[in-house]
Amino acid sequence: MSVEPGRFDVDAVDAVVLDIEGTTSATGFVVDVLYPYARARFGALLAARGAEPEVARAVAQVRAEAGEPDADAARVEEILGRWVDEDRKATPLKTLQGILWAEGFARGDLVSHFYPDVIEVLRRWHADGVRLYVYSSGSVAAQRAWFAHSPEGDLLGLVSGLYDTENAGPKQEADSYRKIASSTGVAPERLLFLSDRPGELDAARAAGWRAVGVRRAGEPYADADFGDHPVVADLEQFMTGTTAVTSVSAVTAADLEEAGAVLAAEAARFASFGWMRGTSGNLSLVLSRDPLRLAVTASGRDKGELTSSDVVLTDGAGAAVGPGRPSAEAALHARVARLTGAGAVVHVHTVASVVMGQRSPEGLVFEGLEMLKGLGHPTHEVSVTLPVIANSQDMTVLGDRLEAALAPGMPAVVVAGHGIYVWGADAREARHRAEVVEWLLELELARR
Ligand SMILES: CSC[C@@H](O)[C@@H](O)C(=O)COP(=O)(O)O
Ligand SMILES: [Zn+2]
Repeated sequence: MSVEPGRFDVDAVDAVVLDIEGTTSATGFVVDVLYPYARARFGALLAARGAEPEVARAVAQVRAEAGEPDADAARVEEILGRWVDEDRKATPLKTLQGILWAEGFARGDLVSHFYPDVIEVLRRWHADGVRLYVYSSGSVAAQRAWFAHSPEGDLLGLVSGLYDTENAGPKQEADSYRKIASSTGVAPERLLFLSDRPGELDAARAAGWRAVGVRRAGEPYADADFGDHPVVADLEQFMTGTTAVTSVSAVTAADLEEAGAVLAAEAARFASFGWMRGTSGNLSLVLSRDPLRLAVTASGRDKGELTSSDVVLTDGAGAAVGPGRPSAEAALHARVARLTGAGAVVHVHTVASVVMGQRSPEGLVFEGLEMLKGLGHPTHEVSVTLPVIANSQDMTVLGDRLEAALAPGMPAVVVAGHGIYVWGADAREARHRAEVVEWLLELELARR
């Protein structure tokens, strides 16, 4: 029996193996919080504890990998810093970071990050007798600290084993998955691997495992091509098979009407904000992923007065596959859903987006703002760019511009002189993000 999003059958697998960065947790947390934390402490670690066996072994590995057998502590620190900048997945770098992070977590300096859907699902799988393992490029020490110091306390009791590139091998090689299977004693076909990286899914499948991609909006691999791997937007989908993304289900008239009701309510709210004056703006929800089907608001309607039937079913190119005329911008909604894995797209004509798009055609940079956490960033100490693209009446041209402009950590694009596109996993998330992005634009407008 296959394991498909929305149809997770605990009888089909004995164990789930989890990637961390981009899958259970925000990559941004690692890059923005953990990397700088360790980097600031490499020097002190090498100076004070270079003789400890684990540190000494890692230092020897750094020298070997860098081809500099005589590198002193200062030079090793420099090499480590460069590898951090390059995001190089070097084993000794991971080991030393792991040591520092474990201590940071133990001291309470650090608390790990999990996406809001994850911990509850892991608890339910564990309660159902599904064994859970971790396979991450972060060291085993870092993984242990990560699970022991979660926002909901110590989760290590849920996990039966931890694997990294040292005890299992590289994540894109099938042999690593064979090694893990034999170490767990679980038959390959009863192991399910979850990751945000298609190359890792390929390797797991080559070893006979089941593999499902996790495509989270805003993550570095959100636009990746997952080939024929099943894909979910969050782990909750294994439990509920939400209407936002299912892999096989045919869309019924009732599904479309239900989506129409959601979109009408969202549009009424946006109209009340003054963001959908007259007939401006349009909204969509993904109803099925394979084949891609969207519910898109009907074209030319008063967006403050939509009803549940003012919605049109479209294909993955935004063309109608049922009665009615979809939004003139339906193709762009479909393109955003394909590119980002989003389950909902919001397009509104706000005054701030029109003005700021015209004033800043090169894009807008936001940093140091608590509000950025509303876009999924774990801290205000990030710098994110809101891209601006030129308007066009040709949706292919506009789609190409949007694709080229997509920026990490920013689920939105401004169309100069026109409005803004914002997306999220579902209608509520897309709305929250639209409110945050609009707030950022209004802030910028007030500043200038
Ligand atoms: C004042 S409506 C402008 C439209 O051309 C368009 O930009 C828009 O947002 C609404 O178009 P619609 O086809 O109703 O979805
Ligand atoms: Zn528009």
